[in-house]
Amino acid sequence: MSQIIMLDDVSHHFKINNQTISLFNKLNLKISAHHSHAIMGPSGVGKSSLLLILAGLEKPVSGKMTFTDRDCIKTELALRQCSGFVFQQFHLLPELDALNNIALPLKLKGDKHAIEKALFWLKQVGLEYRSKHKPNELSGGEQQRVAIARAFVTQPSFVFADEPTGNLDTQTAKEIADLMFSCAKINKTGFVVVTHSKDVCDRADFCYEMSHGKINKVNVQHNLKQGSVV
Ligand SMILES: Nc1ncnc2c1ncn2[C@@H]1O[C@H](COP(=O)(O)OP(=O)(O)OP(=O)(O)O)[C@@H](O)[C@H]1O
Repeated sequence: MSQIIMLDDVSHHFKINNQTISLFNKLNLKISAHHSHAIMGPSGVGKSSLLLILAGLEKPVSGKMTFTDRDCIKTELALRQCSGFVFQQFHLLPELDALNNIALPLKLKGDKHAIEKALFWLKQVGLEYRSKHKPNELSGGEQQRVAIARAFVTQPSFVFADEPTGNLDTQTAKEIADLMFSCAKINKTGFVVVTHSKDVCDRADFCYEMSHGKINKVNVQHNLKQGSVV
């Protein structure tokens, strides 16, 4: 497999004043590009913190995260440069219209075809007729569509999503989940989603449940036969 994120004996906690908040202990996990992975678990168990570690945005207190590309170890920066992100609160720039929000990561990389590519992705998420609209002129579901287009426009190896359907009604959540999983599948993007939704979990190739500082693979009927927990 070409690109892999590995967690080896990763433990994490936060110290606030004199109190230690323990999240997980000696956790092992393998995330491969080209597959979708859902992480579930009760509130406060450390799902978002785990996502940040997997994405190379936060260092674990102990253990290690390794990103390899065709068996070569790469830096966390290299991982971040080939990753896209989707958040519960969308995090679009309010002063930019939909098209320019999508084009932004490409413009920051100096891509001369940023607008052209953003337009393609605006169409992919079904919003070509809203290109000039700013985030406050879009519904929550439409804003999330723009955020998904922004995450995929750079053709990333991985997209990390933190509760992407958490702020949406049931029908819109279903449509957004459909869109994310189909974008990931069509573009062969590794997709890692933290969710409270069983529906989202059921669509992933691999689903994991976090509890009491551990992570376990959940068997979902359609899931691939080989597990990723190592
Ligand atoms: N930067 C931080 N500093 C201190 N404590 C933190 C920090 N980030 C997270 N925590 C604490 O770690 C615990 C786990 O947080 P995290 O957001 O990872 O959980 P979660 O499982 O994603 O929760 P939820 O499902 O409610 O979003 C929480 O108690 C939180 O307050």
